[in-house]
Amino acid sequence: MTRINGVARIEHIIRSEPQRLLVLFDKNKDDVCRVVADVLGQTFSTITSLECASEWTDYAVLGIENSLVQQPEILAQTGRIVINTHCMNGTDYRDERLTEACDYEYLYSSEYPTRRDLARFLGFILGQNKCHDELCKKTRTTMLSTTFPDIRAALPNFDILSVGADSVELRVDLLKEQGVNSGAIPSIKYVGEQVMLLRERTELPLIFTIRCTNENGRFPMDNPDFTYRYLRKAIQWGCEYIDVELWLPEDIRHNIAEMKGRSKIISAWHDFSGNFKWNSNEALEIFRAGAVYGDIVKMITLVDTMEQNYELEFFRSTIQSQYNCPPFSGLNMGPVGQLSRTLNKVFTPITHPLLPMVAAPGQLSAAEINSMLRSMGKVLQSDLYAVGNVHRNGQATFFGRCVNELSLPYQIRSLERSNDSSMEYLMAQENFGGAYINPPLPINSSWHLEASAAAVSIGQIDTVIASMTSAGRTLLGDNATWKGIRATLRTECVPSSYNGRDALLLAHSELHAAATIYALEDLGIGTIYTIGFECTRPTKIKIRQLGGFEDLKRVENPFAIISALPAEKSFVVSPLLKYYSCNNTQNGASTENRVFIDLSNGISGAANSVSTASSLGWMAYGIADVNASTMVETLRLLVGQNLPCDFVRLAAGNSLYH
Ligand SMILES: O=C1C[C@@](O)(C(=O)O)C[C@@H](O)[C@@H]1O
Repeated sequence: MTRINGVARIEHIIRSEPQRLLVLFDKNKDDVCRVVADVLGQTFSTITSLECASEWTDYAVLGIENSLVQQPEILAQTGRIVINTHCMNGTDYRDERLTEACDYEYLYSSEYPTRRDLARFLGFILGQNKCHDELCKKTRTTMLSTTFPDIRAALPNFDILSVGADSVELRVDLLKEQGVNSGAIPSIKYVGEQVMLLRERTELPLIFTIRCTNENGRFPMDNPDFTYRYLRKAIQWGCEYIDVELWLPEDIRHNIAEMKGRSKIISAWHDFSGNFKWNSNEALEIFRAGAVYGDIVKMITLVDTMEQNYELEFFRSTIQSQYNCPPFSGLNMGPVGQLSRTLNKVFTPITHPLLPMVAAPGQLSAAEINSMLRSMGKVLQSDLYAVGNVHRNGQATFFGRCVNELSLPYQIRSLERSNDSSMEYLMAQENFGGAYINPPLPINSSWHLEASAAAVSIGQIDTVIASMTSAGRTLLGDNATWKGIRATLRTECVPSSYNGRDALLLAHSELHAAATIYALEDLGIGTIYTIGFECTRPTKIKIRQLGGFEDLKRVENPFAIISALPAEKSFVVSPLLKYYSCNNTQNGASTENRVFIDLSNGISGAANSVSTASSLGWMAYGIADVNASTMVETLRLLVGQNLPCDFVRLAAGNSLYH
C-alpha cells in the first residue's frame, strides 16, 4: 500500500489479506465500526489511544472516538486507511483540522449508517467497485446535470429523473444554502451534506462539478486555492468523478491528480466567446493539456452555425483515431449545437423536464437524444422480443414502459412459448433487435448462436443481444441472471467480503444453481457446499456436496446461504437458518454480516424464509430483489440504457415475482 498526499492507494486487492481501516467516530457513535466491519465481512475492535493501534493487528477494522485523537499527524503512521465518520443527525462534530489528516470523510444522515450506502462508499474507496472501467465499456454514456439549489428537492423524484443516466453531476456552484445571502458560495459543510444526501439516494456514480464565473458558473476565479479546497474534499468524500477546470493553475491540477485515490478526473474546458474554432491548433492543444491529468477530457463551446458541428465531428474523429485515451467528450452549446449532443458518446450531459433549469443552453433529455438519434437514422427501429411467460406475468408490459419512457426505437413483441426452432425463426427476422427469455433456454447445439463465456458456463441463455457492426448485425446469447444475483449479493457487502468464505447452496438440480455458482465464483468465494445436487461442471472454486443435514457440521459458519429450491420446498430453509444462527451465537460470531437469498418464486406468509432470515439478523433478499437487479442488467445488455433499480421495482410491480 502506498500513500500519496495522505490518500491511500492500494494497487491490488490482495485476496487473502483484508484491507485495514481505522475508523474515527463521533461520541456515542461507535456502532459505525460494527457496520463497517459487517460490510467488509471482517472483525473490529475499538481502542482508546492511537499509540496502541499497532498491537491490534488481528482486527481489520479499528475504531477510535475522534475526540481522543490528540495528534492528527500520527494517523498516517498507523498504516491503515483512515476514515473520519460523522453522523449528521444530531450534534455536528466535524473538525476540518482532524479530517485534513484523514484519507476519507464519511457522512451519514440517520442514527446508523446504512449498510447499502457504506458498501457503496467502501467498495469504491477500496478499489473494489470499478465503475469507471464499466462505463468505459459502454457505447454511450450520459450524466444527469442537477441544477437544484438544495438537492433535497430532487430526492423524492430521483428515480424518475435519473432514468437513462449513467452518472449524476452535482453542480456545486449552483447550490444555495437557506438563510444565507443568495449570492453566497455554499460552504464546505453544506456541500458535504448534499453529497451525502445524493449518494444515499442513488446508486449512480457522482460527478462533483464546480463551474467558475467564466464558464457559466458561480465560483470565483481570483483565489484558485478556494476551489482546490472543495475538490480535495470531494476526493475525501469518495466522489467517483471530480471535474477539474483547465484554467486552474498547473500545481493545483497536479496535486489533485496526485491525491485523487480512486476518483477519476474530468478535465473541463468551456468557451463562451463564440469565436472558438474546432479546426484550429488551439483545439488540439487544449485537448493535450487536458489529457495530462484528465481521465476524461471535456471541451465545450458556444456555437451558432451548423458548420461548427461538422468541425467538431471532424475534430472528434481525429482525436479518436490518434489517441486511445483519455476518452473525449466534446459538445457545442446553444440550440444549433444540439446535433453534437446526440453525436457525443462520452458522458453526454442530460437534463430532465422536472429539473428547475437546464445547466447549459441547448441541453436535451435522454428521451430527446434517443428520439433525435432515431430520426437521424443513427439507430434503427427494430423489434424487441419478450419470450416465455412474459405476457401473463406482465414482463412484456414492463419492457414496453421502459422503451416508452426513454423513446427508444423498439417495438415490443411477445412470444408465449419458445423452443429452438421458434428462436431461430425470430432471430432470422430482419427487424430482430434482441430478446429477453424467461425462463431461460438451455444452450444446445441446435442453436446457431454465439454465446458469452457466462452463458456457456451457466448453460443458459436469458438474453439475446443484437448489435450493428460494420460487418452487419451480430447476435450474442448472454446470461443476465448471474449478474442480478451478484448485484444482490453485493447490495450490503463489498466484494472482498466473499473472498475465501464458505457458501451453502440448495437446489433441486445443477441447472437451477448454475447462475448462482457463477456469481459466487466471480466474487471469489472459497468453497460452495451444495445440498440437493451435485455440481459436475468445471469450476475454479471448491464445490462439495453434503449428504444430508447430519453433514451440516462440516460447514461451520457459511457466509452466504442461497436457496434455489422451488417455492413449495423453501420451508426446509428456515430450520437451516435457525441452526446456523444458533451455532454462530454459540461460537460468539454474529449473523449480522451474513447473507441469505431465496430465489424461489412467490413465497409469502409466515413461513417466508426471507423474513425468518432477516429476523435472525441475516441480510436477506427474495426473488423480487434479484429480479429487479436482473432486469437492470438485462436492459443494459439489450438496449444499452441504465435504469435505477428502484425505478424498475416501481415499473415492474408484480412481474418481479415471476
Ligand atoms: O460541463 C458541463 C456540460 C454543460 O456545460 C453542458 O453544456 O451541458 C453542463 C454543465 O453542468 C456540465 O458541467
